[in-house]
Amino acid sequence: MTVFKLALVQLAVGAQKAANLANARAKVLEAAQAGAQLVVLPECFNSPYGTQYFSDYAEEINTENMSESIAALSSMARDSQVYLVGGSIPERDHKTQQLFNTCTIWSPQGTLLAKHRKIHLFDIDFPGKIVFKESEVLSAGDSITEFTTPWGKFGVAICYDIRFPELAMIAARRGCIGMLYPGAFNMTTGPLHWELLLRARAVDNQIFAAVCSPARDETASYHAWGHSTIVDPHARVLATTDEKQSIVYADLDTDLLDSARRSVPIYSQRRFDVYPDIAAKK
Ligand SMILES: NC(=O)CC(=O)C(=O)O
Repeated sequence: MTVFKLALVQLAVGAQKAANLANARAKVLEAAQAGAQLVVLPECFNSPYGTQYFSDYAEEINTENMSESIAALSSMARDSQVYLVGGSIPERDHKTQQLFNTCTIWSPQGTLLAKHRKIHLFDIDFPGKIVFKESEVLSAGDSITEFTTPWGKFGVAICYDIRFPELAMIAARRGCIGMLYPGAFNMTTGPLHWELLLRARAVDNQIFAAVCSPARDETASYHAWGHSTIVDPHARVLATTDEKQSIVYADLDTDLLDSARRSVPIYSQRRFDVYPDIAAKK
């Protein structure tokens, strides 16, 4: 049996970048103190979420010459000795000047393990409720991201990416034991889809899945749903929360992957003679 502790830091994010970074550091250290070995921060954790903010808060991701948020992430991973999925920040590509919504993933030594640029931009028009167009300012990433821990491989994707089941399916069939999603759903799509999508990604692939939101700020232009949640390979909710700042913890037992797959053996029952295996290497 291998059990490890996952923590989701549902962070209160405001307009002051330095305060957001200090708060994130304090909460990651608190999670580590409580025994967490893998910690996730939310989407857009250094900046308020909104297209009007991305350019001002954007940073280059350069490990040779670290900017404010990148240095903060590296040192919080190192000082707390955890694997850290660093939520996301608005990233400015120094060559093209394009902006991306990007998650960086850090080892307990503070080294950069991987980087995920949000692949599916959040462009929606929900009549009478919410219009949001990330593509007005952001460019989309074009690669699938995974990283390795002592407990197994994890896939990483950001928020709207969760609506595209292919990413989790590919990650799971390539051996990932879980999907981690920094996210920031809102007061319209949160109640409708947040938990449903997370549990769907888990049960379709018999993996762990977790989504980490910022806390809700009623004074902000975008009201995050909150409700950061961790589910197991049977899609049971292991831990969740409300809309306030908090840390969500769960002990993940990797034996559950095999037992779920033995009980409901979809891994050996797939019919790739009838439909294609989208995870097959070309
Ligand atoms: N913020 C997002 O990227 C996605 C979201 O809020 C939704 O899919 O709903």
